[in-house]
Amino acid sequence: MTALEFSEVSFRYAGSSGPLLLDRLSFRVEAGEFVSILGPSGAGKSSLFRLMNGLLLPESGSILAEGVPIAEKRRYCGYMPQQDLLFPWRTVADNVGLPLELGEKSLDRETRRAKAEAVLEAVGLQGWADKSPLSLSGGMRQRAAFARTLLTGAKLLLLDEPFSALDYMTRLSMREWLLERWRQEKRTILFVTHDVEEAIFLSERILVITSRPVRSLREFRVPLSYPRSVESLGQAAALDLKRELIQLLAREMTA
Ligand SMILES: Nc1ncnc2c1ncn2[C@@H]1O[C@H](COP(=O)(O)OP(=O)(O)OP(=O)(O)O)[C@@H](O)[C@H]1O
Repeated sequence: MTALEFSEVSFRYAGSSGPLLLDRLSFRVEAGEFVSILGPSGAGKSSLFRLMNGLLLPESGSILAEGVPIAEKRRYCGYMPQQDLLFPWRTVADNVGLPLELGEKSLDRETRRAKAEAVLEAVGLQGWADKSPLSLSGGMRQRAAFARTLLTGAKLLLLDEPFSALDYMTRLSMREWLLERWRQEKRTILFVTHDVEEAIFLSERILVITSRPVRSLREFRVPLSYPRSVESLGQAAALDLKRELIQLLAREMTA
């Protein structure tokens, strides 16, 4: 099944007078896929996410989720930003359970608590439910933020550079952790990153924004099987892809 389909989508900021950012852009993502979006700064990655979660509307064209206009699919996308946005005055469990409080049918406190504890255990944060987010390390905070995104119930997870603020070693372990969660959750993941190696490590497919306005996305299949480890990145096919992607992005930056 196709999870997400952009068909001939055009979009511009600043009403009808600004330049087009997207010009009849079409692409699709299949259910359960892990796809990364790469592109230079300002290419339009975050704007694509804002169109998917309804914060922006296309000028023309359609965005479908499972064949239905995405605007009619409530809570289809779960967005996880770069900053974890955990509230320091709430416990970890109350942060994670927030989507259940804000959801259509607000659940009672005990049910919310039970669901928050279950998801915290799933992300390896059992025992941290009653702590303040301030007592968590950077990687643990991102795991809590991911747990909160899971509790939105969204089938399509939009992860916007979720590891970019973490130190290198934590980033490496979070990548493996995310792949394991993806394997278990079987949800579709769209992952925005500036980091070519991160995109190769995580994804089945990489979509690169190369033109302005964006008319198409260059597609690359990652020639690595799962499970992946740091050693996977040393394989010749991965190194070739890395070189090709870096050359492509470097050309874009100087274009
Ligand atoms: N609210 C806005 N009003 C007008 N222009 C905007 C607005 N938000 C973004 N833009 C412009 O749209 C273009 C794409 O921005 P976007 O944030 O989607 O890029 P990005 O690829 O996510 O960048 P980065 O990697 O730096 O986060 C940029 O030229 C940006 O200046």
